[in-house]
Amino acid sequence: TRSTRPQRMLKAVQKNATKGNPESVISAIDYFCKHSEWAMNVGDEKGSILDSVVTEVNPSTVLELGTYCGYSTVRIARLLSPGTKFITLEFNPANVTVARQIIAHAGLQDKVTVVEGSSGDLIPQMKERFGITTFDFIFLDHWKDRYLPDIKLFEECGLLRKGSVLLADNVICPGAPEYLEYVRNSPRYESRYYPAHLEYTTLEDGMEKSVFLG
Ligand SMILES: Cc1cc(C(=O)N2CCN(C)CC2)sc1-c1cc(O)c2nc[nH]c(=O)c2c1
Ligand SMILES: [Mg+2]
Repeated sequence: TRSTRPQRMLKAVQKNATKGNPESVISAIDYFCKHSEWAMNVGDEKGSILDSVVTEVNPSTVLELGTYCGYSTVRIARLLSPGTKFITLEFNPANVTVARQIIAHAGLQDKVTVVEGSSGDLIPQMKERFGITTFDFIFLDHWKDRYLPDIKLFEECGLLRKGSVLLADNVICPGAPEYLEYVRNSPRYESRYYPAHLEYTTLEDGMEKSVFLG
C-alpha cells in the first residue's frame, strides 16, 4: 500500500542526513519540504525563533505538544544542556513511530521521551509519571483548538512557575484566536508576538511567546 508523507520524510532523512548529526537531519527535512512535499514542520524561519527562545530560556524541564515527525523535537533537543528533562507528546501512533526514528537518526534519542497520547489525558499525569514539578519551557504545536484548554490545564495542575515560558506555533495560520485573546489579556502572562510565515510558504504566520507571572 502507498506510503505516508511522514514515511517518505523519514526515508529522505535516512538517505540524505548523516547519522548523529542533528543539523543534517534538520536540513534534510527542510529540503524535502521545499523541493518534494510540503509538511507541517515548524520549518527554518520559525525554527530559528524557536532556537533563540530555547537558548535564552536554557530550560531544565521542557514539554513539547505535537511531535509530528520530530523536526522541532530535534531542533530543541540539540540545544539542551545535559540532564535536561525533555518530554514530547504525540496523539498519532504512526507519527510516534516515524518521529522516534528521525530523532534516533539525529542521535538525540537519549535526550527526549516521546509519549503517545492526547495532551488532555497526559498533562495531568506529568508529575506522577515523569517526576515533573514545573516546566521551564513549553512548545505548543499540536492542534489549535487544544491551545486554550491545555494552558488552563497547566495552571490547574500547577505545572507552571513564575517565569515559565510558553511558545505557541501557528497563532495566525491555521490560527488560535481564543488562545491569543487569553494570553494577551490575562494579567498572569506577559505575551509577545513574533511575526513570520507559514513554514515553507509566503503566507503570514507567527509565534506567541508568553511568560507566566505566577
Ligand atoms: C495542515 C496545515 C495546512 C496549512 C495551510 O494553510 N496550507 C496552505 C498552504 N499549503 C502550501 C500548505 C497547507 S497550515 C497547516 C498546519 C501547520 C502547522 O504548523 C501545524 N502545526 C501543528 N498542528 C497543525 O495541525 C498544523 C497545521
Ligand atoms: Mg506548527
